[in-house]
Amino acid sequence: MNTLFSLSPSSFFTSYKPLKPFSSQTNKPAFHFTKRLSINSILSPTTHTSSQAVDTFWQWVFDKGVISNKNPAVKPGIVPEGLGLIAQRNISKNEVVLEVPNKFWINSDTVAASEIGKFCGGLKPWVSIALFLLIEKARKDSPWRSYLDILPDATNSTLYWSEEELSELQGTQLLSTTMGAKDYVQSEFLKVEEEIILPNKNMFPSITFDDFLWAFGMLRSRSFSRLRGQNFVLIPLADLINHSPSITTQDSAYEIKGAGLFSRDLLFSLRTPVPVKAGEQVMIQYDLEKSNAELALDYGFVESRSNRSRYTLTLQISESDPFFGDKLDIAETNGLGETAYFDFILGESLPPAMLPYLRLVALGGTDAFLLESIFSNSIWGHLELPVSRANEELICQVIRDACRTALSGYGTTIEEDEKLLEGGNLDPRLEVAVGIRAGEKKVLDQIDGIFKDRELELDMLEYYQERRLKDLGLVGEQGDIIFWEPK
Ligand SMILES: C[S@@+](CC[C@H](N)C(=O)[O-])C[C@H]1O[C@@H](n2cnc3c(N)ncnc32)[C@H](O)[C@@H]1O
Repeated sequence: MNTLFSLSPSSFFTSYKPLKPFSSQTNKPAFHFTKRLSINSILSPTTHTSSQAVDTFWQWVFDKGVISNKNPAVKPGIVPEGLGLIAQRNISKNEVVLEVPNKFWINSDTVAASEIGKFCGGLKPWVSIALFLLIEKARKDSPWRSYLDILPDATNSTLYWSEEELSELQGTQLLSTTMGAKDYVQSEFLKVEEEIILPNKNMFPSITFDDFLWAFGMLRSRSFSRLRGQNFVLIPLADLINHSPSITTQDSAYEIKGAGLFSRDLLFSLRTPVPVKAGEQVMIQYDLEKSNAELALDYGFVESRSNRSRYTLTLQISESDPFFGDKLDIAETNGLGETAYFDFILGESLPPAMLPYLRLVALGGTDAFLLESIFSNSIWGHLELPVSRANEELICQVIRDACRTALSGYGTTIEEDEKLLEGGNLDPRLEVAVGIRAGEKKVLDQIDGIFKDRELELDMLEYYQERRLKDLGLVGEQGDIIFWEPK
């Protein structure tokens, strides 16, 4: 029966291929490129955090007119998060701290207007921007030089972790998601290499998978949540804004607006969501909706807030189920499918559609009459309540088994992780790994606890047949069944 259900990692990027288990991976891509030095290793001495590189960038911002304000509210500076934006005076809540016109944005239009534009027409926006970044990085005289020189060689995103660092994520969904993301980047790289880079060697420098992965990681960490997909854009200077976990306002700190009544230009406008004193860092909330796994993959940090800890349960109607077709129809009529993903959030109750879906998947034996067409309009309502003891017991057993199996895949216990976190002073990547694995295990424990409690209540629950008899007036006050003799 276990085959009806599966607990598996889900992908945050819907376009990823099915995720591969970590055991089949090595830290080297599964293909071999030449031994050419990567663009990063040739061109990026780690000067990006030197104050000299920051000064040069700031001078470029002024010389090019990236910001028009002669007394800007913020200035780039070196901070614990790498580079950041430092208030030059006291700034009040919701005050605009900088505005960047679209001629300084890097997006698909920038690529289209560049010398590689004619090769990049059909590419996904992020792929074309990644190529653009790498090409400009290879050009000594790039007009974007000052900006490219302040980009870090890596962040703490799990995309950049070594195999040893990744081993700290043993058993986690984040590990599978990270490997899935790398697979995805690898397949996009192989495609673009074959179709664009190699046939146009004179236009493109030698680009390795590591270069491409670097660019992907930069784009994910530096793009604003609402400006992804087709609108993918990098906004120099604004992309120096760091995230503060203590800012929890839902209001967006940025907007795109017209540059003026008679102008077709656009401005990216960034506000501070909280008052900031001169000399302090202006920060924003990147995205309240992201899980810790998403924060770790995109940016390389996690938060301690419990609702960032999530676990995704994947449930499936098995194709070998004798009632597969009927069950699939019912699932689809109710907005679900053959496979359904349910995100559990630490400290919160079960996702609403999960129990009906589980009961549907487990439906069989003497309960199968509910799948008959006569019930088609009311079946979901019936599934929202316990169907039968056997059905309810089965879903408890299967979920609890799945939780225990998942829990046994981690290399550490919650207590061991918490001790490490309490000890403090962890390497930032280890801190991410420990936070993620502790969070996932707590969610699994919570799910297991919910179904354990349910198991204890099985004899007290009211099931379909009982409800039906009650509806027909055939059950007395004390739950006794009323019989009567026809006169
Ligand atoms: C949009 S960039 C911000 C600029 C970046 N600090 C830099 O040096 O270029 C996002 C990256 O900044 C870092 N970052 C931002 N907020 C952070 C935080 N609260 N804790 C740790 N790192 C943070 C992470 O490396 C993240 O991937």
